[in-house]
Amino acid sequence: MFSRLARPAISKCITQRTFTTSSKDSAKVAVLGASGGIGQPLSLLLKTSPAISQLSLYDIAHTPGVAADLSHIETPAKVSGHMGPDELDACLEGADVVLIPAGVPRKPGMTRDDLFNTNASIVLNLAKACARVCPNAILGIITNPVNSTVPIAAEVYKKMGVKGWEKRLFGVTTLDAVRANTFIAAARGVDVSKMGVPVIGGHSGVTIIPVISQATPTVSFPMEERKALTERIQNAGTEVVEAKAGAGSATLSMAFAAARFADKLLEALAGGIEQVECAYVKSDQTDATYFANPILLGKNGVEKNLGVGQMIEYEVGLVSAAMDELKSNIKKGEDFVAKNWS
Ligand SMILES: NC(=O)C1=CN([C@@H]2O[C@H](COP(=O)(O)OP(=O)(O)OC[C@H]3O[C@@H](n4cnc5c(N)ncnc54)[C@H](O)[C@@H]3O)[C@@H](O)[C@H]2O)C=CC1
Ligand SMILES: O=C([O-])CC(=O)C(=O)O
Repeated sequence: MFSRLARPAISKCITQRTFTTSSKDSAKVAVLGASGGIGQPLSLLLKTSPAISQLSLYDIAHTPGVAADLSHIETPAKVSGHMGPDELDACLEGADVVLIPAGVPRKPGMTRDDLFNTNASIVLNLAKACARVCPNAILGIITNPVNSTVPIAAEVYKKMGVKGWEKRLFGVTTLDAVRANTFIAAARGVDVSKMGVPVIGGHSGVTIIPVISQATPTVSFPMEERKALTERIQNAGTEVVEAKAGAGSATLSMAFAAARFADKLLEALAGGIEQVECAYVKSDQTDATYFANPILLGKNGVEKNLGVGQMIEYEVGLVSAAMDELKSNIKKGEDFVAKNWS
């Protein structure tokens, strides 16, 4: 069902933000949905990145205030705020990287798929603008349901004739790896800054598959504990939604995760040290046409898909159990664009 590629250990699919890119390689990064629960702390973290010379913030509300506030921080990135559809193109012009956390979050009792009706059209419209204004930018989609919103953006890019989008379109699943590193390091008393656990599949419930057998450093668990940890990682988003009790979903940990993803991407785009991160991309690794696993990032985005690697029988079973949901989420996104294209 899936290919088992030999690949390097992903010990740096891990925790810390790294800054090694020189300022001459500075990039323009746009955040769409910049005034939101994720957008604001993410923009703050990006403002601290020496790899960014221009930080361009778009939302349908509040961006002038967010941009004014961030612009007083004594770091080099120049901040601009853009509010409402008339200002979207100006936000995107010349962008090297576009991060999209625009859209509604879950409330208790909802699944990520319950967000589809609202968020699908938001992503469709924003992807259209990206395809028109900055077709060569790297697109990182945070908006849920990621399993479907990434295929939506892909269909838009196909319809608009953008070439090579497969290397530049990412569903940001970094938070799953961040959580896996945190929980597993704590369970084994390992220094979390050295922990690296790949998380593959998709970004909802059973499609989130931590591959604990590939963790570096190696950790071992009795099967019951392995299952409990796996389920905690799969349900970690819901854990936050319930704790926030109606006030939204993960924002701060997501901002950290997206900033780390952006740091690695910018380092790779600048031709710096090779970077590996798990992300949800167009894929031929399994029967699902989009799949998350470790990706080697390079100057053009996806340098090499590092595949799912060797798994134990329990993890192979998790991949099998995820397939129906993942494939149906992908089809739902593709069908949405087919039905709503104009
Ligand atoms: N990929 C992941 O791991 C995660 C994804 N998420 C998802 O991220 C999304 C955002 O979450 P939050 O920031 O907590 O929500 P939020 O409601 O706090 O912020 C969303 C922002 O999007 C803006 N927005 C709405 N429509 C827009 C449009 N057409 N164009 C531009 N901006 C628009 C809103 O004005 C708001 O500022 C949700 O869909 C959530 O489920 C959340 C956590 C983790
Ligand atoms: O659970 C949610 O709705 C938000 C999310 O994707 C996460 O925290 O992983």
